[in-house]
Amino acid sequence: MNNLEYKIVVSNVSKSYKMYNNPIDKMKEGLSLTGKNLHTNFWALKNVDFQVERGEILGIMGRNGAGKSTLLKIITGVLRPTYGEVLVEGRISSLLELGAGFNMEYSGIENIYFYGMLMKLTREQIDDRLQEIIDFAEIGDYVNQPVKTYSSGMFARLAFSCAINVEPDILIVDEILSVGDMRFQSKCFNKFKEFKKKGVTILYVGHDVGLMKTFCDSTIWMNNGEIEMTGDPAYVVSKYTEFMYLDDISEFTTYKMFQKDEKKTGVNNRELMNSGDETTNKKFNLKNESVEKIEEKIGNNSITHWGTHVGMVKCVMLADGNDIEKTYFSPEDIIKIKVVFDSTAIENLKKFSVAFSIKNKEGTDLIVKSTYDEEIYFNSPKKKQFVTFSLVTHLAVGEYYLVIALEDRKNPAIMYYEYIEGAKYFKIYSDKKIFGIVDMKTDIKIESME
Ligand SMILES: Nc1ncnc2c1ncn2[C@@H]1O[C@H](COP(=O)(O)OP(=O)(O)OP(=O)(O)O)[C@@H](O)[C@H]1O
Repeated sequence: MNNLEYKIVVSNVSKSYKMYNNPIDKMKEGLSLTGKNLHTNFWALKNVDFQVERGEILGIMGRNGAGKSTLLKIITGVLRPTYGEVLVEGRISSLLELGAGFNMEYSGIENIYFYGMLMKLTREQIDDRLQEIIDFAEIGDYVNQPVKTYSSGMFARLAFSCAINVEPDILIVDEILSVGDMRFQSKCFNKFKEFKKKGVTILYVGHDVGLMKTFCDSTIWMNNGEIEMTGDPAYVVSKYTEFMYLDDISEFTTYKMFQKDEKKTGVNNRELMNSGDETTNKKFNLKNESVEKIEEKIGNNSITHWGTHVGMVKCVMLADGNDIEKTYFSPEDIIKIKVVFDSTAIENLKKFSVAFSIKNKEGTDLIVKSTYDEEIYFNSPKKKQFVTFSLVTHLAVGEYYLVIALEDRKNPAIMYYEYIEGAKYFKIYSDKKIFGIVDMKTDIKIESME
């Protein structure tokens, strides 16, 4: 084989992680105290072998834990394989951990230089690209502000813009769809198309089957650390979708079993299954609880949690129409989103807003509401203030998560006192097969003409 045709050659790569029963075993082994191996090996990748041609767009899909990130980390050189070899020719720019190299105290401009230097560009090369990076990110004058003051969208756009404007030979893209709004995403697609024309090799890792089919030249489906299937995207995607669908069905069957059980015993097993929290399945009356008690309920499962006043949010709760805390709903259920916060630090309450967004797994906003846009205003600062949003989502079967934001709406660009991406997670289940994103009530009439 002539490796020069390829930008990436992955030869028989395996990766094992050491697993310990407890941290003390790890320490003992590290210090050779017992002279024994106290770990077991977990093989996250097993004999993975493939090549990526110059200018090829390769999609990699697989469910959580399949080994995609491990593989990409080995390709980018962050991790070393246990066995096997990876050859990479050219400069890799990775969008995997967007903004990971950013310094939160630096301004946008300073971070552009910082990132450019990391990517081994000279100061002059960065000078040449500076305006393009700023323009692409569309963050206006914020480019002179410390990035810690950015909204998550602004931060992602700047990081994204930096990563794609360093003239990579190989671009690693992870779920591009979750960055920015539709317009920004379509700008990114155009950029990728440009890259494709220029012969940049792209690895796209994601779950978006539509994108996989339209954008990629070939697809690898990873399962349990191995390549399950590789080839034409349309074929691999259809096989993968079938596999995932069957997997969902088995989860759905479990749910149905619980449901049957509930009818017999009167015990709500779904709730028990969900939480293990002693308050579950009881009415939780936030008004009667102490701040300390409700603070325990915020948990720390968020995807990101940031803002100028982190800690204002004391509790986020998801409940049904009867105020019973839940994480499973039907499309027609009333869902109550309750947010408890301390507003004593807010000077201008008239411009203060509490907002939520329900996102799907890909991070797409599906339902967004804010008190400010609904013209609901707060009067006086309170140590324990509540907002309850009640809605029927009509969402299709699937997994969703909640974003909660406390916003400052003084300026057109929203600033965030607190932003919790992944404040809660929930599932929608239905007996009915629902295609599409939402299941709206639809009148259907059948008529015939004689
Ligand atoms: N540092 C680590 N130590 C031990 N196990 C690890 C480590 N990193 C990953 N793993 C395990 O290796 C397997 C593959 O993980 P990896 O993150 O590569 O999967 P993935 O396909 O990228 O998943 P996701 O879609 O959730 O990001 C998983 O079972 C994971 O728990």
